[in-house]
Amino acid sequence: MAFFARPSSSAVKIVAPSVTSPPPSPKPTSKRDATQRQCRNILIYGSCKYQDKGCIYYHPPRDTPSPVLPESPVPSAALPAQAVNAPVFVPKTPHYPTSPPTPVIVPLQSPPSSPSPSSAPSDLSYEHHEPFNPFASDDEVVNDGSKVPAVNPYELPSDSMLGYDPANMVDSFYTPPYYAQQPLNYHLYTQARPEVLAHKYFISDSIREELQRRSETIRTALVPDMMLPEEMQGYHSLVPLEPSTGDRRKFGNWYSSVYRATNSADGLQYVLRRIENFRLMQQTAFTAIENWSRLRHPNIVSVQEAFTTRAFTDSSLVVVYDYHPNAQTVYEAHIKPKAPQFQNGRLQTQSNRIPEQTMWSYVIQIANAIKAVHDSGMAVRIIDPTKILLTGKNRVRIGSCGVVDVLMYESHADIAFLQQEDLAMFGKLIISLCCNNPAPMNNLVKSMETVGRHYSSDLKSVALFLISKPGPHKIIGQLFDMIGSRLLTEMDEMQNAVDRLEGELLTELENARLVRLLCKFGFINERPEFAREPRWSETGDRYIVKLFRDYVFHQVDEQGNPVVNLSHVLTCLNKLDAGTDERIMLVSRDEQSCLVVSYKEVKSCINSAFSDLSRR
Ligand SMILES: Nc1ncnc2c1ncn2[C@@H]1O[C@H](COP(=O)(O)OP(=O)(O)OP(=O)(O)O)[C@@H](O)[C@H]1O
Repeated sequence: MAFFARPSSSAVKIVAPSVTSPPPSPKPTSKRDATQRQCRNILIYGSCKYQDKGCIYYHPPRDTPSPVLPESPVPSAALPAQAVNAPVFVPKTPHYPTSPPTPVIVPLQSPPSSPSPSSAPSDLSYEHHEPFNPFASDDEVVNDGSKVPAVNPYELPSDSMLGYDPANMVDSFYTPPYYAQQPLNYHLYTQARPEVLAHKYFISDSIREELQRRSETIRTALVPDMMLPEEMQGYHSLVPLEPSTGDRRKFGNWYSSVYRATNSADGLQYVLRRIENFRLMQQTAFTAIENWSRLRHPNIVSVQEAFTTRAFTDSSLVVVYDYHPNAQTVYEAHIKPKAPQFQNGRLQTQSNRIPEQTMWSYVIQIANAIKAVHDSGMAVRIIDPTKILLTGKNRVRIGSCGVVDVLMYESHADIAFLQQEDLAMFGKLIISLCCNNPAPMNNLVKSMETVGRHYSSDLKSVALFLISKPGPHKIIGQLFDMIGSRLLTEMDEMQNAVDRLEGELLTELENARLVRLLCKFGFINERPEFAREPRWSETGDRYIVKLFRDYVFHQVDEQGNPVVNLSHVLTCLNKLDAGTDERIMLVSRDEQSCLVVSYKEVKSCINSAFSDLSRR
């Protein structure tokens, strides 16, 4: 007994009749069996020439519609090779008990020409077969006519419900109403798009390019002969992120360098900021790093850890941060003079002016970060254009946090004082960005004039507030009162950005699933080691898979030109993955035979062929 047998196939092989072919002589079979089965000619041609000449199969009366067929053949363990040559086509029990099954009609008198998406196969399958109904197709009608709910592919078995027992949750006096839940067939949501919109199946080129550039940066090769340590404290493959030649600015009293490195434990990339020739006097200086490593904020480059090392041959302090590939400092992006470019035939200097809306976005993001730091009882201590990173479009993050806390540990500065300094540094940063000038305080009057000329009075007021004298009411929270409704504009922008990204993500939603399916195809079709094993490639499951592959990918139009239609491919693959009951006609390459099979059957053929492969 095949307890776990798959339902038997309704695949019917239709072979072009030859003129000399003998009348269909049924295989010897018992009289009882033959009279119960409907004659295949009735199903295929609508009539049987031999009905009154001794054909032993059942022929329904001519003027009545095709009767409901007897039970399907005994289920077999998998759609077997014989199923392709099944003697009798028995359609599946209908899903709509009120309507009789529609026979498959294939006009073999004029054998189908090369299959094309718009010609015979698809037309037939759409016109003559039940349309797929996601709410009805998976229900099986049992003998007594009652419907058995279909198995929901998304339903978890009860033992995977993590201890949740719905029976115990229901009051014993209350019987909840029973609503038949129809499983949503998510696989079929993707609608075929017109060919001109085929590119909409994938994320937009600009985002793909941006992400690919980041991915490429992560994989950039190491620079040989840099005399960098091979490994330290679990980090290896160091790559400098800034040129080691030319002018070097000091970080306070120290020179610093920045490297990208890979962590051996998680394989991810991090940024190591090294402070050269630093001697740690007290281990407690690292307490601040611990506090910073607990702070996670979208506008702060996360601090991971810090250590001292002699791997660079000196005594260095290293603070480890999250790595944001292709990040730029706002100095590099907006203040550093850009090389002149040819415009309208003339060499012209490029304007670095930041649009007002972008300025507000920066102000809000940085203010937000500062507030998070101040609220957790710390101070940023370095807010400078060379330490604010631009990690995406208009996305800023304060970097290098925690370093000053370690370097200046001995000074024991008052935290309220440091927070006031943060606000002043923030004010200078805003003026600096508005004027594209790294040192705007050298001539404050002129700088404020420039700000007033190019930006709104609100922005100027914010900058003036921040650089004003410290006082008890000068706190970062007050800035948000001044910003007012611009916060809402920023919120709108952020939500729009999320919507845009979700939209982009949606275009790729089906792809991983379809790639898995295509991989199965690749594993099964044209295996060279089984090329001489006809049982593998030319019969049964594999043959159906092969014909289906031709149906999906190798169709030709009336002129015999290849049909390259992505929508057709994706629609077919989606239906295949969902295993719909919709039937299609597969035609052999020599056009001598064709098979009518449902996607459900093709799906089980693929699964069985694939599991056969994996078992070998
Ligand atoms: N967390 C990070 N992720 C990715 N890149 C970073 C990160 N931190 C710094 N960088 C990059 O490393 C480079 C050097 O950083 P650094 O802070 O030294 O800037 P800088 O402009 O060289 O400043 P300074 O002149 O003070 O050295 C910059 O191009 C910056 O974009």
